[in-house]
Amino acid sequence: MSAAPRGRFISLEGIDGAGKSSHLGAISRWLQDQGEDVVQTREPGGTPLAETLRDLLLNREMDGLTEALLVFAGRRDHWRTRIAPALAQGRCVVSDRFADATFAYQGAGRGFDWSALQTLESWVLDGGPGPDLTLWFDVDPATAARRRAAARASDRLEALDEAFFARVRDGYARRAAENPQRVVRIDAGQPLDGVGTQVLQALQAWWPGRAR
Ligand SMILES: Nc1ncnc2c1ncn2[C@@H]1O[C@H](COP(=O)(O)OP(=O)(O)O)[C@@H](O)[C@H]1O
Ligand SMILES: Cc1cn([C@H]2C[C@H](O)[C@@H](COP(=O)(O)OP(=O)(O)O)O2)c(=O)[nH]c1=O
Repeated sequence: MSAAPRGRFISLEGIDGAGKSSHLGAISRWLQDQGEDVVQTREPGGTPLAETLRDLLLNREMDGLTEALLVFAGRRDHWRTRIAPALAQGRCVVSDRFADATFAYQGAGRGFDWSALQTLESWVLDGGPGPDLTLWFDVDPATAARRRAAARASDRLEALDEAFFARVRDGYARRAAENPQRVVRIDAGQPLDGVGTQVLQALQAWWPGRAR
């Protein structure tokens, strides 16, 4: 009996308040409509251990290096015990954030060394590929701040100023430029339905081209 073909891995990225979580359910439903068995998850978190580390990250003061090591520790557990086994079974994984967030927040935002993050990323993923497709919800920091203020109280990272989120946005732009075949930019400054249309178009454009 031959092994199941590797499943597909999709990540959603963007600064806090960009609107990515609002589209998670529709993305999973679209994949299910294509006949996929979908695992929906998130980072930081996704496993009991990584959720414990998430709680520390969001609520305790620490420097950028400590943040990077914590999120990669959580990602290692998430990758090894949940994502990689699901992909090996041919399931489709959709994660609200993945490694690009570390480059954007701890790299560009906090100033932690980009190439050191690339080394950590390679170790944590056993040198293998990460997401097949990343939808980058790109919006200006002022719009994202207004959305966050209307929606919820801020956690430790969300309370950082607009200059921080401008650097994080630049970090996502750098990752997109470095990975043009994987990262699709969504104009998340549009109204909700316009963003939803772009998301579906991006999925449709990518889907038939995937080699299994
Ligand atoms: N395109 C949009 N236009 C206006 N408000 C939006 C849009 N997308 C999301 N929102 C609202 O902004 C807030 C943050 O959205 P959310 O999806 O939680 O963002 P994220 O997951 O990127 O932090 C929510 O109240 C949501 O309803
Ligand atoms: C995955 C990841 C997230 N983060 C930050 C981004 C967010 O501010 C925070 C929590 O992410 P998230 O769960 O997306 O926040 P929310 O649901 O409140 O929008 O963690 C990092 O700093 N580094 C990382 O590697």
